[in-house]
Amino acid sequence: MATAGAPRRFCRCACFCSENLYVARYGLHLRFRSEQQLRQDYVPLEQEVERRRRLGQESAARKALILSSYQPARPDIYYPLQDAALAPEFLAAAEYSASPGADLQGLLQRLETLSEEKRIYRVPVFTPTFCQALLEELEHFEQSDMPKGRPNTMNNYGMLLHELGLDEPLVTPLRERFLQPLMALLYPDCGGGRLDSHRAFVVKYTLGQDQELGCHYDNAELTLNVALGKAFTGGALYFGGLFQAPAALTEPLEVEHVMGQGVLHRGGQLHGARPLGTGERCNLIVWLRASVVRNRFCPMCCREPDLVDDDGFGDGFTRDEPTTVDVCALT
Ligand SMILES: O=C(O)CCC(=O)C(=O)O
Ligand SMILES: [Fe+2]
Repeated sequence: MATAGAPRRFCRCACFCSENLYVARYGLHLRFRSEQQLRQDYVPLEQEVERRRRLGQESAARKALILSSYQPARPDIYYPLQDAALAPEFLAAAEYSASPGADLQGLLQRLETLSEEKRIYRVPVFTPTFCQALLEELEHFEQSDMPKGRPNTMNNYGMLLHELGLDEPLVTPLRERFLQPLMALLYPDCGGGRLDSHRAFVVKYTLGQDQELGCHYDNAELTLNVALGKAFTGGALYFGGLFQAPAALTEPLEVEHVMGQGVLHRGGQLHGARPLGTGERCNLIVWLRASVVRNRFCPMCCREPDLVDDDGFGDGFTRDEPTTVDVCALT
């Protein structure tokens, strides 16, 4: 039986007009209470923009200071990369990939396939001795009074290898001589055969510092993630779908770290790191870039890049320098 009472008036919450306002132009949900609040909320954003603008120059200044004043604990890490630092499986896979007639099937026999569908692979990269030496050097650097640039806003305790001067002896040869032939067979469609720059850094997780990493995609065509150590529990990597092609929600792929071993994946593969349980975890991350791919499509804004000159490898984009003509030679 219906009860007769005062008619009810249905309402909405006022937040409908002040919270979660979706601004399609920015792809963001914003809050709007007043113009003053909006300005206040945006101050940190302006500061972040300023910080990003200064990154390249500040990084170059740190690198110069480190080069002139830092005394390494392990100078051997700065010698040109020796095959002895590399795991035999990695050497074999790279040698096979560079040999005439090499094909994907042959290479896959030399790697561990973690997911065929996601095209995620694993292979031992460095010897345990090299991992230990690199960690010893990084620890020494961390304890020094040298200025330190951190990898990005998600990793506050890692280190940028180019600032230590490790690009030339270690990371560039690793990319050019070993990763390039492997990636050319594994990911020819992502610029694997046309890698021409990288951004290499070490991430560090421990209790009281960063302990996990949210789901993200990398500003890279391809990524190598090598577990350097130390002893820890938790901290597994997880992988979802490709960011450009969101798939139906499926169970993510969980990948445990194995010391010295590297995981290879596409930069656009959504991934993150589970919370650390105990101990300390350090991984070397190499974001591999192919300018032929990214010059057409910036993976961060998904548009043709609007190029701004930068220091070092910048973010891996290139612009054709106008060819200079030696006028004297013409006469
Ligand atoms: O924690 C890790 O090993 C992954 C780090 C990572 O994905 C990144 O820094 O881009
Ligand atoms: Fe990542």
